Amino acid sequence: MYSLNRSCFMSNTSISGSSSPFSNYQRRRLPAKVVALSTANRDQSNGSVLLDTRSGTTTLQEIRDGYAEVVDPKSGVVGGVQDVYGEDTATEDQPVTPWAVSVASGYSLLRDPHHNKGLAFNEKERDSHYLCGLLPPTVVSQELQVKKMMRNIRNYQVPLQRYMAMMDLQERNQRLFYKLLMDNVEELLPIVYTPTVGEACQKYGSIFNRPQGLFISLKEKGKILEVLRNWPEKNIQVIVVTDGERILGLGDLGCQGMGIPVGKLSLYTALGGVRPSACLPITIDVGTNNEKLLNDEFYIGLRQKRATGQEYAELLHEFMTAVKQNYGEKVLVQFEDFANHNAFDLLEKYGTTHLVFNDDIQGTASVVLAGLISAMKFVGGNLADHTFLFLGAGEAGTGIAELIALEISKQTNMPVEETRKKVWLVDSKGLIVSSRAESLQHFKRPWAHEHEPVTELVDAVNKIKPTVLIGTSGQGKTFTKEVVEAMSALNEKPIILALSNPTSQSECTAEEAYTWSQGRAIFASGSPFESVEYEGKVHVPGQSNNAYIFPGLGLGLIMSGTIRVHDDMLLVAAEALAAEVSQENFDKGLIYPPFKNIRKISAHIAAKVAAKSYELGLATRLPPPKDLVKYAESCMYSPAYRTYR
Ligand SMILES: O=C([O-])CC(=O)C(=O)O
Ligand SMILES: [Mg+2]
Repeated sequence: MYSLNRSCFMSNTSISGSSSPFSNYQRRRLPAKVVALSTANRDQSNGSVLLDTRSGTTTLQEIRDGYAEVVDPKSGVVGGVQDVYGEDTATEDQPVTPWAVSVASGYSLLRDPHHNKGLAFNEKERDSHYLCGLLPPTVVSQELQVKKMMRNIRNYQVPLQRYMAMMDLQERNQRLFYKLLMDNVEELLPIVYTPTVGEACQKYGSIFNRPQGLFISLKEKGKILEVLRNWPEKNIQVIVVTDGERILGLGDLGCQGMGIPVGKLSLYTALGGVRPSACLPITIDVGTNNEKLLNDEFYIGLRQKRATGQEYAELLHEFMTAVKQNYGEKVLVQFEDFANHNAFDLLEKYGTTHLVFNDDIQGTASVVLAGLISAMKFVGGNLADHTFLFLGAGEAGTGIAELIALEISKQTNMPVEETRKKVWLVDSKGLIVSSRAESLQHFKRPWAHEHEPVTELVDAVNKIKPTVLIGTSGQGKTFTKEVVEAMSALNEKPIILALSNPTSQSECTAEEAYTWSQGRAIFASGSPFESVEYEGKVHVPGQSNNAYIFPGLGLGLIMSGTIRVHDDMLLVAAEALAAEVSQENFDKGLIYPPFKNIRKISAHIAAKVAAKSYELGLATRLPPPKDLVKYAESCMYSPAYRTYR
């Protein structure tokens, strides 16, 4: 068999701005995505290279970001380094694949979710793309399609059915899916995201009909790079990866955690404007310790106990190495819903070599800090004047605690070792205090302050006298009436955040928080709650969910070509989000802006993150755009249909 020298090929065709080997050639917009390559010989580099044989001559096209670099064979650039697949140098006994560019048309166009428009194909398109007869006569607008889909979705009473309808739509007509989600974000977020996505993961094996994302299991050890290359898109900008061990507050769902990366990346596009083709959901399957799933005949993952220790670390290392090798330095990897021990280790291990962030530690921290900054409007003073108590000392708890301490340190110039003393955490064994230091996991140790041991949360509230109570325990119903009443006895306006997801794991409901505090609580939760009327006044709870942060943060990193995440970016993201809360929102008691303005909010977050990255010298896309907000907006994917020639 004729074999290619891949590494030679990759170094000669990698493209980066003006250093592209093709930069002297004509640059033009491609008419459509024209990628239909033989799987065997598909290009494995960042750009796809196609052979265009339409005119009988051979033309090399390099596609990147929708632009093509055309090499005119008349200029003599054939063979040699540009003879990418060896067609010109191959001899008779070296078989090559006869490639041709193909444009999706007819039946396959209708089944291609990236290009399908359903009944919205106009007469001319139906004519020129061999669609006549494949569609009924009527031609409708995208708006009418949205109206119809929303009506159909609302007809389903069960949230999981709505979820399945949305996933079907995503697989059938991607632009319509995003249009629907963006136009109805407040209604559909609880479907494609928490809480329904949690139930979807629990039942993933039963509702599964078409695979989404990339599954990398222990079986793929030693060939992860090849698996990455099986994914049809080459220019990946964001990966959300989970190993399914701690899916929301639902625990170990193994391979069925895939719903989470898929959902998060839908939000990257809908809320942050990152192109869907640049997003890659990945689940790493190292087994599961969930007996129920192991015994479930419909379970889709490896039927074995979780690999741990060296076996786990090696697989993850191979993955991280392959990601960088395949997609380069600037691909963003978002760690999602890993169990505590792995989450902290992975972040520490890869934080200095890769563009990574952990959504549960850092994204959640940033969104909560934003809520607290805006809550100061109601309670007065600065963060430094407050005392914070957490129930739950895992990723979210310690992540938020640290960002609060950093922000106070920034505001007051006090060392962070001092500002940490304003923050207390309770875990399953009670208040974290110095006498427990020896036996604590490393991420809890900075919070082991001097205090006598306290076992119960309510006693900790009475002793520590917090002004802010934050639930990150993954345990529902733990903010009991007694606890909320204790907070309300201590504070005129107790700030109570019940962050665990999905709704079933929320530390208390909105109704409980408002009722037990006699309408005085400033409340937000990780999963959404309806408004509550208490003694004639309507209270609108905010949703303190990292979905406010990661889409804008990711966009800011991508658009500036950032190579590492820095804590200061999370601080500016929080400040940018807090700055988006309007007087009108405050008047309703909200500490977060409504999700309906999320794209504008994401653009502001992205701009601040990018600005910080330029300031820190971590951005590589130079020179920086003058107006970063406008630039962020101009980078955003639009789900409007395109007209096909
Ligand atoms: O997914 C969500 O809604 C928020 C989150 O990261 C989690 O709970 O793990
Ligand atoms: Mg998460």
